[in-house]
Amino acid sequence: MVRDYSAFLPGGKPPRREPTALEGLGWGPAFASQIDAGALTETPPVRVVAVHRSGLQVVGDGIDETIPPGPEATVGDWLLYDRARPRSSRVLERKSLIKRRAPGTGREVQLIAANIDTVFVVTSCNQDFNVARLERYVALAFEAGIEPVIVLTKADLAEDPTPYVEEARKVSDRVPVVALDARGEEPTAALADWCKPGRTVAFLGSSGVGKSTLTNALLGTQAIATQGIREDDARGRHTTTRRELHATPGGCLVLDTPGMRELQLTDAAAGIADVFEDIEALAAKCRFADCRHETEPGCAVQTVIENDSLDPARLARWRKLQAEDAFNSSSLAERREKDRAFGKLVRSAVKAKADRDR
Ligand SMILES: Nc1nc2c(ncn2[C@@H]2O[C@H](COP(=O)(O)OP(=O)(O)OP(=O)(O)O)[C@@H](O)[C@H]2O)c(=O)[nH]1
Ligand SMILES: [Zn+2]
Repeated sequence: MVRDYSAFLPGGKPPRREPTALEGLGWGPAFASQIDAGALTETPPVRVVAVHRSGLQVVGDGIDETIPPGPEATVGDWLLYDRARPRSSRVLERKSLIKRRAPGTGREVQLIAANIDTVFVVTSCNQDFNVARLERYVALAFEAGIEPVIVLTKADLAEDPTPYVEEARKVSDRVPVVALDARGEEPTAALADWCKPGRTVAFLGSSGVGKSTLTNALLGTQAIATQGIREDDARGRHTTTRRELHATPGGCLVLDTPGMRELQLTDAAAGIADVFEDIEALAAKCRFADCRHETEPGCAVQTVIENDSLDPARLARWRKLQAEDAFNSSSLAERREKDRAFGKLVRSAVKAKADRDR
């Protein structure tokens, strides 16, 4: 018998073994390094696979239970499960986290999903396509510490998807772009690079772009209800309300998120800087450190716009996202202060005008 020693040779294949139950759920060194062997048996690791009103559904090696709400955890989180006091289960440090300010004016932060490896930013090759929205979602992914991939659905309905792909490529050099038909077999092959065993992926995008269709395609089922065929309507109706993890036949975990149409950017300055690193690099070369890239002499950004190598619309979108982020990141008190300062400004302008008119 000829033995295969290749695994022991430099560059040889590592010995293959079946993933453990925990690895199948996405467990890996990033989490294992946070605990010692004693804790591992006393408080076994479990992953939050769904968030319900009644509590968190957690799954581990031989564990599948719902624990009452309590731990500051969200779907995708890893907990060290304390059977005696489930509410005290420790949340392990996350690889990535998507969060947002709770709707309203407070500073309260809502956790959306944790430990996602890849976010598929989804839009379709039709009226839904919007570069500003892609930039916003990509910034959000970068900020959360997640690798984004842009997925353009409904390529089958477009006469030629190429212009959409080219527009999407301009969002960032660091973000791959895939155009496909979300129905049927195509997504499993087209997204295979990111949907590996033990990896966790999620879809972000407006209602009706095909997130549920993509999820079903990866799962090989029709488990997720999709909207009826409404090709003439790019808006679509909101159909997804769950937030849970599903396993694909290939062992990848897919998070099904509610349509996040109103997703605002908060505390995402670094993510925005990552998306617009071309403009940020130029801005660093402006003569004045506080250059607003308008009419200042020695403005590197305006020079490039004049050479036609930067789209002024992209500069405008960068400004808009920065302003949105700054506003959303300020506290309620700061916002009141801004409003007050603005009110004062208006009042003094009105008074000055009245004085002049007198
Ligand atoms: N022809 C074609 N139809 C698609 C494609 N992707 C999605 N659709 C259709 O578009 C409609 C909306 O798709 P969904 O998967 O429900 O969209 P969604 O993003 O999950 O929508 P919400 O749940 O509201 O967030 C469905 O009728 C799908 O069959 C595609 O690539 N090609
Ligand atoms: Zn400038």
